[in-house]
Amino acid sequence: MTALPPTRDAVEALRKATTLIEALPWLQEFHGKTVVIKYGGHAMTDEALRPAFAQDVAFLRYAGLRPVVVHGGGPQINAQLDRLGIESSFKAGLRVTTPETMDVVRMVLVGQVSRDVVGMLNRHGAFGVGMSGEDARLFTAERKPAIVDGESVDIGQVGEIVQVDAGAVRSLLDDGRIPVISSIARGDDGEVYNVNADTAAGALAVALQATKLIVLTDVDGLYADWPPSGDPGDVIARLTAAELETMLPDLSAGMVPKMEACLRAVRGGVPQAHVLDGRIEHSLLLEIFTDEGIGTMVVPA
Ligand SMILES: Nc1ncnc2c1ncn2[C@@H]1O[C@H](COP(=O)(O)OP(=O)(O)O)[C@@H](O)[C@H]1O
Ligand SMILES: CC(=O)N[C@@H](CCC(=O)OP(=O)(O)O)C(=O)O
Repeated sequence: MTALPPTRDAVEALRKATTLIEALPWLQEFHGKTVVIKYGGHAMTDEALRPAFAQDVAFLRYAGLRPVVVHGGGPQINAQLDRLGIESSFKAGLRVTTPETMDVVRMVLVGQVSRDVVGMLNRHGAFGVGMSGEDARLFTAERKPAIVDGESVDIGQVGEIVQVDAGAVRSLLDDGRIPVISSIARGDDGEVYNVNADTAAGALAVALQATKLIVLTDVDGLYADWPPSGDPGDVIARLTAAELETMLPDLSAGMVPKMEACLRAVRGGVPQAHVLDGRIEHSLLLEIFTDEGIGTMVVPA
């Protein structure tokens, strides 16, 4: 008997099966593990990419992982402030948060962005549950000044997380849900605080002792030089916590909270922290389930 040459359909089917089989060791490694995903405000502005993000997170859940989403919403807050005629202003990458601005931040993050993300996830099953960092004392924060040219500058109700009580998040995960967290915190002083979403994701990844922190943004990863020279080789694929620490003082605003969150995560016991391009469709699946991975990965040593 002579084997027939494979048809084009058979070759395509084999290619698909090979892709699935490549995922097998990663499915085994990450089964039952917690992954904290920061979904950035810029990553969510492209309408076409939003369903792909929701599919990826639902896929993780169906594959037996325990995904947690911490969402941003900077551009959405800016748009609402614009509509209300309130000026947006930032110092060292953090929003100057007056009481009036705080009301808008809370309304947009908890009332709008969280609802949108939960709605997208729930197209795939009864998974998404929104939670503000104020709920069940998830995040407790203290007022945090910005450091501008070495000087401490008051920027209002911006908080630094000093305590995380992740009990309610764990309960949701144990119940098979996908927690969707807004980066608002309570203070022991009775105030409500605006926390940068990257920082919140890093703190939560440590508290949950997640297997990975994944920060989705609008750039391929961490560039060694910024602005980049145009050479794709400039994106750093892998770096240690010590290497990142030496780079931190030279990083510019947008990347600072992301890389600080990655550093905090790996120093706090999270084995891997990643910065990925949320503009690449299914970047989450590509990072978790393929041999090459994508973006920048930070490891403890
Ligand atoms: N070294 C660097 N590598 C990559 N991006 C950088 C770097 N330094 C600054 N950036 C900027 O940081 C931005 C990401 O931060 P940000 O705009 O706050 O994103 P997000 O809304 O996803 O939180 C990138 O789009 C890029 O303009
Ligand atoms: C203190 C501070 O700056 N908080 C952020 C919270 C939202 C956020 O971090 O959103 P992105 O991830 O989309 O940037 C803000 O008010 O914009």
